[in-house]
Formats: sequence, C-alpha cells, structure tokens
Amino acid sequence: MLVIEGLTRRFGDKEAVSHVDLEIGEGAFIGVIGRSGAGKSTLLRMINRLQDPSAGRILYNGRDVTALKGRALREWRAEAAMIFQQFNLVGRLDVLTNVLMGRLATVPAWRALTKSWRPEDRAIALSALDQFDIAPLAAQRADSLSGGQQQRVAIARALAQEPALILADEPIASLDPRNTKIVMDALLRINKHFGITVLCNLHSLDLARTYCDRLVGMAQGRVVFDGAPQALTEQVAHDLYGLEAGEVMDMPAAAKPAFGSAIPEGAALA
Ligand SMILES: Nc1ncnc2c1ncn2[C@@H]1O[C@H](COP(=O)(O)OP(=O)(O)OP(=O)(O)O)[C@@H](O)[C@H]1O
Repeated sequence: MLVIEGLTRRFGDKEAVSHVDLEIGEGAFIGVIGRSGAGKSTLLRMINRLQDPSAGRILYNGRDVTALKGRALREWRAEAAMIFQQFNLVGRLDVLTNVLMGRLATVPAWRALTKSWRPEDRAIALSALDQFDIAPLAAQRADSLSGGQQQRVAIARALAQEPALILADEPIASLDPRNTKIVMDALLRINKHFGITVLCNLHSLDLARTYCDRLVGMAQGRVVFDGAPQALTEQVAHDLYGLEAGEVMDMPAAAKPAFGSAIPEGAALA
C-alpha cells in the first residue's frame, strides 16, 4: 500500500503539488489526469524521489520513503520504476544492454562497466523483452528503433527492475495512435499479468477512462477528483480541463479492453 500524506512541492512561491493525500492499494491501475501544469509530473517524480517534497510524507508498506538516503534510496528508485515520455534509453547501446540497466540496483557497478552480466540477469532482461514481442530486437541499437518500440524497451527495462510500482509520466505523449495502443496495452499487461501497481499520467481523458481502474484528477496542484472512471461526470471533466475539455474527450470512451485482448484499432485514442 502506497500512502501519500500532505505531499507538497513548492517552486519559489508556487505550489506545484499542494497537500495531496492518497491511498493506493496493490495492483491498481491509476490514471493521473489534468491539464498541463496541474502537477502530475511533480507528483510522480516525488514518489520516485527524483524530486524532494517541500512537505508531507510518502509511505510504502509502512516504510517512510521520504526519509530514504544512499543505498536505500537507490533501492527504492528501482522498486518504483519510472517510464518517461522521451523513453530515456541510451541510444548508442543495444536494446538488451538498455534493459539490463534495469538490473543495476541488484548488481555491482563493475558488472555493467565490464559488460559481464550474470546469466540470470540476461535471462530476466530477455524475458522482459519477450513479454512485449521485442526480443528479436535485442541486438539492435536503441536509437535505430521507432518511438513505439523504444517505449516498449523502456517498459521492459522497468519490468527487469522487478518493481513494486510503475510510474509512467505521459508515456504515450510522443506516439502515434497505433503505438499509443501498443504501449498502453503493454502497461495493462504489466498491471494485470504481474499485479504491479501502475500510476500513469495521461493527458487524454479517453485513454484514462479506457485503461484505468481509478482516476485521480489534479488541478493547480490539488486532487480535485478521486474515483472510478464512470464517476467522472462531464461537469467534473470540464472543471478539470477547462477550455481543453473538448480536445481530451472528443471521442466516446471505449469499452475497457479485456486483458490480453486488443481494443479495436483507433478506438478511444485521442
Ligand atoms: N523544476 C521546476 N522549477 C520551477 N517550476 C516548476 C518546475 N517543475 C515544475 N514546475 C511548475 O510546477 C507546475 C506543475 O508542473 P508539472 O510538470 O508537475 O505539471 P504537469 O501536470 O505534469 O504538466 P505537464 O503535463 O505539462 O507536464 C507548473 O506550473 C510548472 O511550471
């Protein structure tokens, strides 16, 4: 259980995240929604401790994550794997080595430097690639892949970390509709097949409604909605997105894809 208590982050006079309280149970797929600047990225980056809170606490299974330092903090960052809009792969390295980077928290640094990975780490990395049908790309340079393939490699790297949580910050913002669906399906698979909790920042309300079990709506750093996708009324959506509302929900929400099956090509993709 992830518990967030009074979490606040100030930049100068501005509160990017303001007194956020949340309880997130194991295995949830949570969409964090809201317009640009609402505080979604800052919230996720604080959970991973890429950014330190100005006030408040983050507890994971009773452990105070906000107080971690040194090795314990590095281990937490592996446990709470981040996925970024721009993939954050090392372009000149091959796909398998990028995924092996997900094992860094569990192996001494010399193994990475000398590329002498243990067979069990290679097996975990290859199995992660296989989950998303990209094992045949293992030997290719990461920068030779399409955006959708690169994001799947990033998701495989996150899975190789054997995380408790996946924090995905606008993972589909740079992708076309076809790759958007492939990447969202990959996150859904991680959530349903491995039971890993996913928190995913999404600009598109339609996507959030299609894939997530619970939506957390943010505006001006505060949580202004927290509930099931069906409970998010048009009025709340308009309050959340203002003039952008038409843009983020101009298509009807699709039926949630059954795990393992595909939603129709192009459905509910903003
Ligand atoms: N490092 C920083 N320094 C100063 N202000 C920041 C910094 N990071 C974020 N902010 C400000 O905090 C507010 C929240 O930003 P944040 O990126 O968390 O929002 P967001 O909802 O993720 O938006 P977007 O979808 O555009 O990334 C914004 O006003 C932003 O300008």
